[in-house]
Amino acid sequence: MNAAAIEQRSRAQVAVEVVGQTGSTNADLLARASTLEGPVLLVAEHQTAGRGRAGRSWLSAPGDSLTFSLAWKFDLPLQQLAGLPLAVGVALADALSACGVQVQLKWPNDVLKDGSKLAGVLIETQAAPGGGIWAVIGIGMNLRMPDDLEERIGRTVAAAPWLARMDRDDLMAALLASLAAALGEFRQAGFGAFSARWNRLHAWPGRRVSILDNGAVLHDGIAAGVDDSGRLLLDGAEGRITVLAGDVSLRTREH
Ligand SMILES: O=C(O)CCCC[C@@H]1SC[C@@H]2NC(=O)N[C@@H]21
Repeated sequence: MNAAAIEQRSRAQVAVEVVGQTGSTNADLLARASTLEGPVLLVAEHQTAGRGRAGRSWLSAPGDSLTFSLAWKFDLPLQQLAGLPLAVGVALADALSACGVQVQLKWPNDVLKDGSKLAGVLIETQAAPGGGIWAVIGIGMNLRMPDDLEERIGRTVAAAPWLARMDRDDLMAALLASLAAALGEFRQAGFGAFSARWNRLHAWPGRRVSILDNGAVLHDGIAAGVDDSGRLLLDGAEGRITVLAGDVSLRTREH
């Protein structure tokens, strides 16, 4: 992939770097956060130690996926960044839709295609030396399906052959343009500007779900979308609750 082509085609004010191989683009940008002077996109052709949410790893084979991180500085209190992964999901969905691929969003961080995971988002933050917060927004997107990936991670995943046939620099530039626009909007208006769009893209509205923490069920209820802070609304036996954290799982049987 070509950094100059991505930078030019995106028309975003973001410095783009492409490396052949690294451990984790998130780890790399976090390590440099104290010296960054503006937004940076770091794309890796291959990651050897990709990080996922909740201490999980993100596995990808060279050429089968897009792996990249975008460092973006916010002058907002940390709690106002709670909706950021959801706003990023909306930006990815918009860019993919423009590329002819319709996706849905699973709270809080996943992009689904036909019910299986196409992309995941991992946001890690660090205080900026002069004030504010650097958010390192890491995204892994499956383009082609390696034969044994599902077996290795124990669940179904989606790929997008249509995207795999696209010019990679064009695809990366489209994703960067959409992300930069969304992050600018988030910086100005917060997640409230995204909640209606997120709810239209919600994968499981009205479905019975469980909220899991490390596999243990914390709550059960009917998923009712998100509020203006990005919290999941869950209608349970004792009324509506708002969920701040956890993994959402579709309930396949009644208890
Ligand atoms: O679904 C998840 O658990 C989030 C996965 C995020 C993976 C991406 S790949 C690029 C960036 N670098 C990392 O180490 N992780 C993120």
